[in-house]
Amino acid sequence: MDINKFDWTEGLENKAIFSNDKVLIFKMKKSKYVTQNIPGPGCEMDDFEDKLLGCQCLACDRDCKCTAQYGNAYKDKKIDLTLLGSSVTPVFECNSNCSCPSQCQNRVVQHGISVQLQIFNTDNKGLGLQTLEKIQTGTFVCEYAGEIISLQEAQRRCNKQKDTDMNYILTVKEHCKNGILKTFVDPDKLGNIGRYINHSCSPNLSMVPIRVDTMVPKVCLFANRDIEPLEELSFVYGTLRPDQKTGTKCYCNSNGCTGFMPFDEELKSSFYFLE
Ligand SMILES: C[S@@+](CC[C@H](N)C(=O)[O-])C[C@H]1O[C@@H](n2cnc3c(N)ncnc32)[C@H](O)[C@@H]1O
Repeated sequence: MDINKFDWTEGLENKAIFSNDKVLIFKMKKSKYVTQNIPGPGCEMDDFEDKLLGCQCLACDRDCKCTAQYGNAYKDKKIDLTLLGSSVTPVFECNSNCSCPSQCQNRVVQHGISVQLQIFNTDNKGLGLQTLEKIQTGTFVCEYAGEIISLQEAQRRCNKQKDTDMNYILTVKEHCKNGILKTFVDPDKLGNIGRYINHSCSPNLSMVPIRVDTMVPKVCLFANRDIEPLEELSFVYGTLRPDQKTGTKCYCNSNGCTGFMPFDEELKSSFYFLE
């Protein structure tokens, strides 16, 4: 097979994603592409099946039920920069039960990928994802989507990993009234293009959990600054601890590099995200 003609999204996204000519065929993961989160072992099925109520707006304004409680997350389809990276406010987009049209300003991530992306070979982090076009600050790039699994299943999968294996399980921790809500996403075997995004201590993407039709958060990545063509896309895998002296060595090569990848004590893995 000619890898340069291989669409890594299996034709399932708005835009095909190819790799550059340096990516070797054996690097292709045997994973199945999914465009959004799917239920995996141990997940709460009600969270997937219970549909959120919709608004009755023809054009959503200040009285829209979807944004009345927490405010508008978007302006001109770009996310409010204050939500990038440090969001404490949940974001609900208008959904399939809403009366508003698909061009509603409160519908962004549900429309999928709009930027031309490419898989490439990094020097020492395996594969990575880069942009082929300029991306403006606040633009939605892609989700980090995969199987939603329970803590026990995440621990079981992490325990099975060898030290040299790449880890794809992301823990999202959202602070809410009743404590910390944890979501475990594993795109290793069933995942979208987000699985190829590497960690950086000075990233150009920020993660925001966003809900559309159900309470299962979509883990959404937005540009936190203007990004130039061919820049590698990256986000922070977890809280950076400059005093951390062990763990997986970080090769992000940025000025602010702490030397090691973030580490999740609960999973004993080097991948989590605390909001
Ligand atoms: C979600 S995957 C990212 C895509 C991966 N590079 C690939 O080839 O499929 C996470 C893994 O990539 C590698 N990785 C990501 N960021 C890294 C970094 N800054 N330094 C070293 N390794 C990194 C680690 O092996 C990590 O477990």
